[in-house]
Amino acid sequence: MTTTTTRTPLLAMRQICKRFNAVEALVDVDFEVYAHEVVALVGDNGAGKSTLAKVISGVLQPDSGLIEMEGETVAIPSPSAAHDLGVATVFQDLALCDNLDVTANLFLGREMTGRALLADAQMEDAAKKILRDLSSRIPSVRTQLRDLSAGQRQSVAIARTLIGSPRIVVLDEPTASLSVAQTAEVLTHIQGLRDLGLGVVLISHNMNDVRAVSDRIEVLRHGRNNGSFDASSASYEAILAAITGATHQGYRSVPRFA
Ligand SMILES: Nc1ncnc2c1ncn2[C@@H]1O[C@H](COP(=O)(O)OP(=O)(O)OP(=O)(O)O)[C@@H](O)[C@H]1O
Repeated sequence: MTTTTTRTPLLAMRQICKRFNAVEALVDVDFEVYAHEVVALVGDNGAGKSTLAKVISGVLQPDSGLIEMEGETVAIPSPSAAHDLGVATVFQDLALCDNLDVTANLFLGREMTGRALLADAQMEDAAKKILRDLSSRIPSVRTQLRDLSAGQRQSVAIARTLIGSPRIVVLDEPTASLSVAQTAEVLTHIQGLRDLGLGVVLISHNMNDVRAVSDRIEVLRHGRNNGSFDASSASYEAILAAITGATHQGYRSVPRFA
């Protein structure tokens, strides 16, 4: 059966430009994310991936361009504005506290109020549910962060995005420097986010990871769109050629829902 429904993207970025003095970090970049979709953002060093992620997360302001969420034009002037709009980001530093347990890290800065003990029990229950939803194998929500592996810390950082019911999760190199087993667990979490109905932006240099979990692959090169691929059908060579500049595809949106 052919799907004829046209869906509105959760996030649509149109003609985004960002310059740092002489460096054109983003030039007329278009980028879309739908619900229930993992979009990989790939490109060589300096391609503009982190800059685009920072614009989505309100850390940087674009010089020009338009951002829409579910069809409405929005401004994302700060990280807290991004949070209010339902955008959660995990940067590479993870921003977790070693001396706190998993539950406390999940709720850091967003602790439940009310009678302390009651709130504590509620947070623990909520933490367990979130980890269960993501199929996490972290043994206990009362484990201190310092006792977790790098992969488990990444799991906590991803789980933390679910506090506050986001619509879009941006992950910046979530599998960098993880073992094969830890990477597999993080990729499962990414699929878990998609299964929960979220739109996921995955920044990664690892083409195996990208092809394992992404629905769509968007290539940036020298700050410009340089290819848009359906992850299930695109060849590794074609993606690599777009990344390295062996081909210039220009922007071609993959018609997933049309
Ligand atoms: N704060 C900044 N000040 C000046 N130039 C910057 C700044 N942030 C990024 N740039 C420049 O903008 C360009 C894009 O950088 P960006 O970090 O977005 O690329 P990237 O694709 O994420 O690269 P990498 O994979 O190496 O992290 C690069 O030329 C970079 O040097």
